[in-house]
Amino acid sequence: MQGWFLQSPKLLSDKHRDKAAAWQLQLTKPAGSLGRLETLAVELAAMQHKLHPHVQKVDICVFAADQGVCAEGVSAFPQSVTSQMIANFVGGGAAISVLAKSLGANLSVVNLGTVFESVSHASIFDRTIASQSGNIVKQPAMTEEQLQTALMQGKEALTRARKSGCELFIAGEMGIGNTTTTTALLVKLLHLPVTDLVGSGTGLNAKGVAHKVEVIERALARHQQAILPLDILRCLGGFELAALVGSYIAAAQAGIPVLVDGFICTTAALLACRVNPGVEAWLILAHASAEPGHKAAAQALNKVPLLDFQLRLGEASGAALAVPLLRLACDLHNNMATFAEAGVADKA
Ligand SMILES: O=C(O)c1ccc[n+]([C@@H]2O[C@H](COP(=O)([O-])O)[C@@H](O)[C@H]2O)c1
Ligand SMILES: Cc1cc2nc[nH]c2cc1C
Repeated sequence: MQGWFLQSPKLLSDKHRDKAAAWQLQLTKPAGSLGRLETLAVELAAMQHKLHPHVQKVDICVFAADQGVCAEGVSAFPQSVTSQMIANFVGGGAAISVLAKSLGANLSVVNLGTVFESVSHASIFDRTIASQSGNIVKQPAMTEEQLQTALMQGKEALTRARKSGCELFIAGEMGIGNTTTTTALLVKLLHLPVTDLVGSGTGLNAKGVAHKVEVIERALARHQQAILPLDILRCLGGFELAALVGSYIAAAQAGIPVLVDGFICTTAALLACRVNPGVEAWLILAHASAEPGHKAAAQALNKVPLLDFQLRLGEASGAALAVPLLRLACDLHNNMATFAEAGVADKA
């Protein structure tokens, strides 16, 4: 029996892509003059199997988990911030809380396991797998069972989003230490040197980054035998990374467009595509993270991010920032007058 994550994603509609592209040519502007706003609307039409796409109903789900590798001192912030930020997300004070409210988007958090006490709230789904993932320099991040559970939590988040009529799905993550796990994972996927991909995460100084490189090298040496994408994820990832992967695959299978956030999310998206290549067509990269490895991950996906605002926050903030662009692309596509309607002369 194949795992659910290997089932084919929904196909985009070539018919609606062609119709939407032809519609764009009728709107009162020189062909192509709205640049990527045009191609975005056309791709959304193909994804939604509609001539007139909409992304009003946006669902944002932040997957949170603690990382065992924090014991190696790889972050500028204490591990307790993971659970404290979970409370802040639902309390309304985090960047993503403000952005989601402003966008009228639904925001939920899935707690996959933190070392510190976490609050309970209607928008927090407590799905604790363990208090933290395994320390990747000493052991695999997850057991096979934990990996399957985390992947499934991603799928379940998507099922909830779908029930509320979601037209655009955004996943985010929160996990102190997860730029270390993500960098290790990306090195394995891309076969690039650690020093090309590593960054300061939440704000390490040069000494801290040098130590982080050493920790990542040790983790890579420990997990040399991991070759297949899901094995790399199990050995070097974390619960939130696995849930991200599961959610992206499930979104593609359900035919829901995905706006991908920064470094961690883009690496998870790349992994989802390595597991199930049809996922790629459903992904829109929202922004270029300031974390150096993001560029390589985006290039490996052969995608150009919409924005470059030097963000390096995570928690879905960069993806939320790009929602107005998608909405405006749809508005223009759906509401501009045609040359015939406006009595404007078309190209000679
Ligand atoms: O997504 C990004 O581009 C990004 C870049 C740097 C840091 N982060 C966030 O910062 C945390 C991980 O950073 P660190 O330094 O603790 O590994 C984690 O909660 C991420 O959401 C996120
Ligand atoms: C405060 C803080 C907020 C975050 N949000 C996502 N990652 C984060 C890391 C820190 C340290």
